[in-house]
Amino acid sequence: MADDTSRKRTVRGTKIRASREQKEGRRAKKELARKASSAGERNGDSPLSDPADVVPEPFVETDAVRSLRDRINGWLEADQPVHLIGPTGCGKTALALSAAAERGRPVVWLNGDEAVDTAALVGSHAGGERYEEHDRYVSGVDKKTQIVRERWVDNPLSVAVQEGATLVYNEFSRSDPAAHNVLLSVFEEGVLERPGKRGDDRTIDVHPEFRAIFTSNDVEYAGVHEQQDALLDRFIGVHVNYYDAETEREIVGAHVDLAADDIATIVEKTRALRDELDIVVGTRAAITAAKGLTVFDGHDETGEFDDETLTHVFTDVLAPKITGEDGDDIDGLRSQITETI
Ligand SMILES: Nc1ncnc2c1ncn2[C@@H]1O[C@H](COP(=O)(O)OP(=O)(O)OP(=O)(O)O)[C@@H](O)[C@H]1O
Repeated sequence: MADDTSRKRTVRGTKIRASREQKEGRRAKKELARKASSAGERNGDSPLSDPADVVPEPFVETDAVRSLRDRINGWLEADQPVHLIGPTGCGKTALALSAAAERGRPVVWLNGDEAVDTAALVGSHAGGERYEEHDRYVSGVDKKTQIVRERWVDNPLSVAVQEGATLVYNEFSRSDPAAHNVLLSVFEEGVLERPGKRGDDRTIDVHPEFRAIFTSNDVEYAGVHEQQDALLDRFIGVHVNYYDAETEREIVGAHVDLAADDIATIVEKTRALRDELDIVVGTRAAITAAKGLTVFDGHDETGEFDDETLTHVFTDVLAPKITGEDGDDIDGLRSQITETI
């Protein structure tokens, strides 16, 4: 038995080194996971991810996509927070994640909504840990001291500034502007205050590699909450719109398994509907319609999609955006789609 063990050790010498490296890798990953899980999770916010894990799948890179991403990464390199503003479903989130991954730093994801307050950004106390200390230095005397240690749980922003991560704050304009007061000193003075935290580390220095990308829907940006001017003043605003037709064809083609001609038709119809309808017709709508058309098929004798199937599919895809209680609005939508197609 003993011989076996020693022989194994000798033989596996180089492997042990390799496995040590692996262990270090695992330790680093564990540390990431520990930090991620110690940060309070809301709404599926994932506090710390490996940059390679956040690249959207599939992700198409055309000249248009690359040029926008280079612009974002250029501003991040110049140490400026970037705010991506654009219509629903144009590709802001995918672009922000791709830009964040490109930096090669850990990525912290945060979803904006009404429930986001200061604590959701910087952390809060999560109860206390109680334990007893026994002091037996004097013989025959057992002195018990009860100690209550407060447990502080960091949240996405405080994790990101400490780790030098790239914060991707999606739908930032949905959150209450008051929650964003803590961001001012982050960008202005390079410090994050954790209100509620006691002790010397209530204020933490922002890691020099910390960067932030915000996304907002252009309609909501104007309408939901007016974010404070002092903060917006420190952002770079990159207004994005729908991609060019070629890029949209590539994007749709990356998501569904359809012939190039079919994809070209779907993108052409999507773009026509975008121009004609009052509702937002994003790239996501084109992808969803294409997914439907792979199932419903509906090719006519010339091998093209027949107009009836296209109309049905686009009506179903766009119907959720119709809010009218009677059937008029949906009928109106259907007839507008029929005309356009
Ligand atoms: N470069 C790309 N490659 C592949 N797919 C993409 C690309 N850009 C966008 N998409 C796809 O297009 C759809 C819309 O993109 P995304 O969710 O990023 O838009 P958004 O502007 O953030 O939308 P919303 O305002 O609704 O959050 C998604 O299905 C996404 O996967």
